[in-house]
Amino acid sequence: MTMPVVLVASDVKPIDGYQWHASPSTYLSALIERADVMPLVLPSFGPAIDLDAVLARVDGVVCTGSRSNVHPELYGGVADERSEPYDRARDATTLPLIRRAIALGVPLLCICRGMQELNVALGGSLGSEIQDEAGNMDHRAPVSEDQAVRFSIRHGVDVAPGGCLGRVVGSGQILVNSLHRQAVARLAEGLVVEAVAPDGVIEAVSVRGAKAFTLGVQWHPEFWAKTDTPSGRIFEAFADAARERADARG
Ligand SMILES: N[C@@H](CCC(=O)NCCCC(=O)O)C(=O)O
Repeated sequence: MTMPVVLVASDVKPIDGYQWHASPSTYLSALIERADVMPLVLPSFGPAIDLDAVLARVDGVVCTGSRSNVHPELYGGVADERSEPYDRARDATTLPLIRRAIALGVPLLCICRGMQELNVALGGSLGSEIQDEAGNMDHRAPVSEDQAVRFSIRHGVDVAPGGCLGRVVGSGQILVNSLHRQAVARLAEGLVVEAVAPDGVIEAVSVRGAKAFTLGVQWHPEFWAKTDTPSGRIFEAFADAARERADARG
């Protein structure tokens, strides 16, 4: 059986005076080394991309995390410095990509910003600087130059029994890292809450009646995918769905 191929969303950012379409190596190595699938970074060219042509040739889609935020105009919000920085090229690519992948039954794993994109793509909204809201924990990354510290396990999440995530990692509590300032505000129609943090922040969602594995998580399973059991199982479940599609595509 050939190795399944999965699309990975890209950020557009200036490096060395050029605009790069790039994805962090942590997602790519988790896909190759833990999930045994081949990542293919999709440049964020928005409407120039023939989504059906691309999705017909791949076995899954991963929307990664990013320090940038979904532009508030896309969920009826108002752009201000609290929701910056933006990456409109990425928004213009991932939101239609997510909708089309769901429609076509392409396995979809959305991580952090990716989960926020999933919620916005289906009509939901986001809140910014959630740590400033009364009763909320601080979900931002610890300040450190050491990525292992920034991605360190920070809090528990309660996994809903019997749901998409519960079938993968088991119900009850799992421990996760946390590197976000935004979170789901209005949950999109058709999304199911799969896990919540102790302060009630939505930490994982799935799509009701999805044709294929479709999961959004607010934390970063890619960082510890090779050593943390729940993280690894999430990538395994996504890879199993991608392999099933690869077999069916022949
Ligand atoms: N920007 C959004 C999404 C958060 C996210 O994807 N974090 C990953 C970035 C990892 C890092 O900080 O290096 C938000 O802030 O909610």
